[in-house]
Amino acid sequence: MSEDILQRILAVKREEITALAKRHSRASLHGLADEQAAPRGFAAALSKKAAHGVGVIAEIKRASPSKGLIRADFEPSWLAREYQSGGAACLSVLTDERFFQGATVYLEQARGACDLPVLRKDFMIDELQIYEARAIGADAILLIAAALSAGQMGELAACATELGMDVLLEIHDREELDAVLDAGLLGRCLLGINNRNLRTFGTRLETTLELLPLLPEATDVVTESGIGVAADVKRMTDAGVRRFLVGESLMRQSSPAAALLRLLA
Ligand SMILES: O=P(O)(O)OC[C@@H](O)[C@@H](O)c1c[nH]c2ccccc12
Repeated sequence: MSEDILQRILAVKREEITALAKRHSRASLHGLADEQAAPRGFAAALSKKAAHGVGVIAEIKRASPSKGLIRADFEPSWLAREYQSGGAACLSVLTDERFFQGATVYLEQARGACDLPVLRKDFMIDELQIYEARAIGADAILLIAAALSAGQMGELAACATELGMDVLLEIHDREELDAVLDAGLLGRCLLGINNRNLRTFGTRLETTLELLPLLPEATDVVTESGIGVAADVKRMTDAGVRRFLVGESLMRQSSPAAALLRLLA
């Protein structure tokens, strides 16, 4: 994602939030969020798998701005069951429509088809989106440091936590790490390190490996993007990283369950 595309996405998000605010008041969305059954415990499920090996957040992603359509035959409930039987700890579902061909209903379908906790993967910049996430059943949300000030990250993380959701806070460089550390957010969130370069779209697993020594000990790191084969997983576990977010390499296989089992072998 180039900086420009991130800015374009955020402009669309602002329009979507305006439209969302016309459909629902803050109080009514909060009410819908409160009506949901309790969240499934995203970070706990991930840690449980990581304690015995490797915890994978398997992603349901139909398309992306850099790759276009990733999977034509796309059925979120089937994919969720595949991922669960392949040993995923949690799911991530893209809900952005314009750039990733996602939908909120895909999250509802995926979550309804399995027992796994589900992260809403979207570009969250407003509390309304966080209420909406809980109202559709999300157990966790993503916050992207490149899209937010430290103050916004703190406010949105607090809002999610208050609703019982876990937060995956994503960084991709040292400046963003410093912002997250300065804001005192590390103890309260999972830390995602995105291996994708926002300018070139390329992925480099060294992004995670290079940032690791700068983290406080015992940080729960999730390495994100560009994990394709078992050797990538091995490289990360050798460095002490036991949590993974994997999308494209699983979505491209006819059996995502078999692909996940191979990745974990
Ligand atoms: O498909 P990959 O390379 O396995 O990556 C998954 C995930 O990390 C990626 O989809 C992602 C990471 N951060 C994001 C932020 C927005 C949209 C998408 C993403």
